[in-house]
Amino acid sequence: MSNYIETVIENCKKNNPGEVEFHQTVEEVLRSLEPVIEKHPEYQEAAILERLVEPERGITFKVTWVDDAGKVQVNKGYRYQFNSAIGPYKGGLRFAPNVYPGIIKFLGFEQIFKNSLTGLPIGGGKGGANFDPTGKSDAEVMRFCQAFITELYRHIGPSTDVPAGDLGVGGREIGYMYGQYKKIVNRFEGTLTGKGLSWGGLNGRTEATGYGIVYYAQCMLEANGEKLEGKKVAISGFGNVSWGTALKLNELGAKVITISGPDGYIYDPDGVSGEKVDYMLELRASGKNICSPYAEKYPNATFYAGKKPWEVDADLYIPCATQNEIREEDAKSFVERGVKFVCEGSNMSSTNEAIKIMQDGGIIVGPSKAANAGGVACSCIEMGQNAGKTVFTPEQVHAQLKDIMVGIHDACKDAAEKYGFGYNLVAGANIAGFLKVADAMMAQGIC
Ligand SMILES: NC(=O)C1=CN([C@@H]2O[C@H](COP(=O)(O)OP(=O)(O)OC[C@H]3O[C@@H](n4cnc5c(N)ncnc54)[C@H](O)[C@@H]3O)[C@@H](O)[C@H]2O)C=CC1
Ligand SMILES: O=C(O)CCC(=O)C(=O)O
Repeated sequence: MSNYIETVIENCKKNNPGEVEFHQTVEEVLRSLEPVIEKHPEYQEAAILERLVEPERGITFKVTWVDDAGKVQVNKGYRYQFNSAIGPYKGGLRFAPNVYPGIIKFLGFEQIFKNSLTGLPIGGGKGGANFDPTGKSDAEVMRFCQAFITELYRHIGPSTDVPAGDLGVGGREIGYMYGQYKKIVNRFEGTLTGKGLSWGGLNGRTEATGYGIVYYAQCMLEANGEKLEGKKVAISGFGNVSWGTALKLNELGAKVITISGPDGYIYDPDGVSGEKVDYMLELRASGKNICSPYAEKYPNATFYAGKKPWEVDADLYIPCATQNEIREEDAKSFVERGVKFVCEGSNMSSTNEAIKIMQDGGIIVGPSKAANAGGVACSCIEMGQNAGKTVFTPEQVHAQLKDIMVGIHDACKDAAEKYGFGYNLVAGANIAGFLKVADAMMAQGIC
């Protein structure tokens, strides 16, 4: 491994102590760029890697709100505006109790490459707060969102930085934030994406991430002589991404046999289809963050407390919940059981060790920064819709999404082949995403 790359990684760790998730993605991405840096010494001369791992701007702020009992609550809010070489900062907001700079920076850094892969003009950013939505009333969520955006509004705008949803932030939260943003700036503009359809939202954005993941998985299977139809698929989570993934898998003739939550997983031998997919929305809207009620409602299904769905035999695994869901022991078990395909839906679904074990064991891994890029791609289409003061039809959006996902798969495959990695989509995604951003940074000078 080149000394240059290892030095950048070591300095990044020193400059961001304790931020282990951020270190993890920086190691994963930078190490796969070695042949690129060898071929392009000009990137090293211009310190492109050092500049990429340092956010252009990081904002930390206090979020003060009053809960239903009248008690004043204080949370920490963040927005890391990572890289604007190819467009305004773009990326979601995460509300979860474990949010701290290491999580937001890992997400923001990954977003640079993901957004580049879409082929659309969007830079990378991410934000959020250490707010736990579990068990909060609707009124509490509204007051929190209003307080959050009352600070963040001054740092965002339709050509500056355009936040969206992520874990813990869906249509309801975007609505509350947009309402408050509009009230403060007195402009109706596309500063947040994932909006409701009657107020600027895009037909198809809600399901876009999940649909895109399935299109990407389909490309992986087909590139290896297999079909999605008839496959048994184990997915995790029951949130927005899991829901969209389940919908599209069913539509394309695959069978979804698991969902999961922090409480454990559900195995449904009859398949999570039809009204059971709609029921996932009810589970999410309950605000309890548990999946066990599924087995009470559908008695053929079984709930396994405290376990992950990866122990179930399936043809394809799609993690859709949170980071590092697939760890070393899961990867070893996949290899022992002859698993062929894992397509990451959640951001950074697997640890770096797990990726290595899976790839060394012959498993085809679809990396999240490519596979889940359909969501942000449709967010960018929503930005265009808002700027053009128009409305796109679901057919227009879905056709574009499918083309974008096939294009991303092919870009990953081609970049991997060109730089000697064979059909390694993980390396290919990093290289293809990096090249476009690096060239834009070179063209724009030292800034
Ligand atoms: N919403 C979007 O458009 C996009 C989301 N993603 C990623 O997809 C993943 C899921 O996001 P969403 O579906 O939007 O969030 P969500 O809040 O709708 O759903 C999250 C799901 O993950 C589960 N979960 C959370 N923490 C967990 C844990 N520690 N163990 C097990 N399950 C856990 C929750 O129970 C829930 O079912 C995240 O990694 C997010 O970064 C990626 C691209 C776009
Ligand atoms: O739609 C967006 O802007 C961002 C979605 C997101 O947070 C992600 O791609 O991880």
